[in-house]
Amino acid sequence: MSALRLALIQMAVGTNKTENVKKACKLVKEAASKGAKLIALPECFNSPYGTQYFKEYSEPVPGPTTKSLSEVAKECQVFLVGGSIPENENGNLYNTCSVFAPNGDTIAKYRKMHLFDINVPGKIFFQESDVLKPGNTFVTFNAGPCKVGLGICYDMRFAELAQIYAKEGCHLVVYPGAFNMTTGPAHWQLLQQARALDNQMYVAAVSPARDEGATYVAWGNSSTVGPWGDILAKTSHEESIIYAEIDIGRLEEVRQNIPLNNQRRLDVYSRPNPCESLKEMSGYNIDVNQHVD
Ligand SMILES: NC(=O)CC(=O)C(=O)O
Repeated sequence: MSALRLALIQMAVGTNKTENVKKACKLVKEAASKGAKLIALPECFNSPYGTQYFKEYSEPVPGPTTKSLSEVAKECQVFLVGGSIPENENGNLYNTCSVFAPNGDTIAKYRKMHLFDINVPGKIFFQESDVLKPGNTFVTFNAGPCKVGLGICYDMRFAELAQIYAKEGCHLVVYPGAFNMTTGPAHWQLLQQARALDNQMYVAAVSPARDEGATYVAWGNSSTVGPWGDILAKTSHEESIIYAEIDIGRLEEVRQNIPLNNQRRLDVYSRPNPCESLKEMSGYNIDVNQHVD
């Protein structure tokens, strides 16, 4: 069998951690009852998203939240990408995703590598690095026929991460994420399609549902994109579960039809710094920051 049914759970996250985890487990059971074999939760599903919340909601991994996820993965016999939670390791905080096998074992743990530090004046300022430390490790796991790479939210903006996973043989990258009302409408969908097209792979991004009363309002719009760049499943901003088939045969077909992997010009990609060569060519000590036609 070369296909796998993926479910993305766009859940409404509140301020009560115990209730959040309970609800996540209930929704995992619902997705499993509809035939999903790989199920993913959103970024920060047991805590509101915001630097002011991470310490208070943080816990060790393994800890109480991952214990519940392990149990529900085992009960439902599914692979479970446990969104992300604020992890506390000896006082250091990380934005961490754990993955569970159908026997309940933890088979992967990924810490957000690129922290969300941005300033769009008048719109949004966010500085995850004020409280979080970044992870430094690429993490993949196998779910049946499918090799999966992990990223979290802002990681989606970095083409290198998905490209490294594609090179390592991944068929799918899953990004638990929580874009916002400024960057969501502008970039969320485009980035997923860009990563899928660049690498001819499946990309899934799973957000919390939108809560207009939250301090950080998530964009929602969870979706799964195919290796052709096509949107296979998509929801709006309410709490919902969406399903898509991850079909390895289809991925191989796309890669055969448009064989990018055999056509890369690795012989010419290694270039000297263009500014340096410009200086050498001109023979003058030009200002490399100025525009040169
Ligand atoms: N929340 C994030 O990590 C990223 C995000 O919202 C964005 O890149 O935009």
